[in-house]
Amino acid sequence: MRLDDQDANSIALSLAPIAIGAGRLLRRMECAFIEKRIKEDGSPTTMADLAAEQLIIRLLGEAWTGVPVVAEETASDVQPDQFFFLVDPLDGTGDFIHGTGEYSVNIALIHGTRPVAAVVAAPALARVWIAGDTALMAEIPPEGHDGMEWRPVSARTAPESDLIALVSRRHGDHATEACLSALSIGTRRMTSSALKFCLIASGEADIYVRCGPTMEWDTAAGDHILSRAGGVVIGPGGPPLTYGHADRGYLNGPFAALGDATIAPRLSLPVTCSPAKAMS
Ligand SMILES: Nc1ncnc2c1ncn2[C@@H]1O[C@H](COP(=O)(O)O)[C@@H](OP(=O)(O)O)[C@H]1O
Ligand SMILES: [Mg+2]
Repeated sequence: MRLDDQDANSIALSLAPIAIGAGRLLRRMECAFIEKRIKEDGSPTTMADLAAEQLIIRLLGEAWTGVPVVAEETASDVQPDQFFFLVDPLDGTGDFIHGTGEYSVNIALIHGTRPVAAVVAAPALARVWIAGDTALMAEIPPEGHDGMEWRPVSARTAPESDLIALVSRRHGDHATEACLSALSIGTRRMTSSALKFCLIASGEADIYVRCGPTMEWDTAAGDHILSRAGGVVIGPGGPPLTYGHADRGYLNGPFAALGDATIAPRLSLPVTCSPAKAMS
């Protein structure tokens, strides 16, 4: 398939079964004894991350031959091009290991420096979100059953007070806490992986601030889904995040994901990331 000739919604629909397939593989591996290895950035990786990544790279290669796939476990082997995929085969590896079910498979197609189509699948929660031009959500049917019912999702208007904030279960930092304390947060929910973007896209929460380090494959797909659902994902000073920065090892700066852009002026993000404080 040539990407230039395809519309974004049909690309997103084609990405969904790839992420769901990888998610089913992860579900099967949940019960297996999974040995973890700690990476240089302090986060864990497992055989499941590698198996899901290999499957996704193969399926993307079959569908879109020659389009580079920058994926978490093998990112240094590939250079981004005008079009490229950013893949996190298992976002929330800590949660996969601990069995909370809050992990996701993230795939984003980037054109230039911004995503144009994306999927986030949360296999253990049986939910999947996609976006081309429009953001949609469906329940993942049990294996062997057909029929996905895609429904449009949209972020909600922020309430005057009592915002619902999503915070990382495993990676906190003081700068994020300082940003949140300047807002009238009513509820804080610990949530792992790119699910945070998707829950805001579905109108189930209002804000996710992250001043500790993350990688482009953690955010690109969720960024696109939330942006197409009416929200915004902004860096310090308000510009959208950009992708494909191989020169900085695909590290993101601080960002805020908002269901309602009118919250943005009340936020003060630091210019650089603070060191992550691993919480478990
Ligand atoms: N020191 C660090 N540097 C870069 N990224 C980090 C990091 N610590 C955590 N992360 C990122 O934070 C992600 C988890 O975020 P959350 O806590 O919101 O679930 C991890 O995703 P993976 O689980 O895919 O490795 C990892 O990419
Ligand atoms: Mg990740």
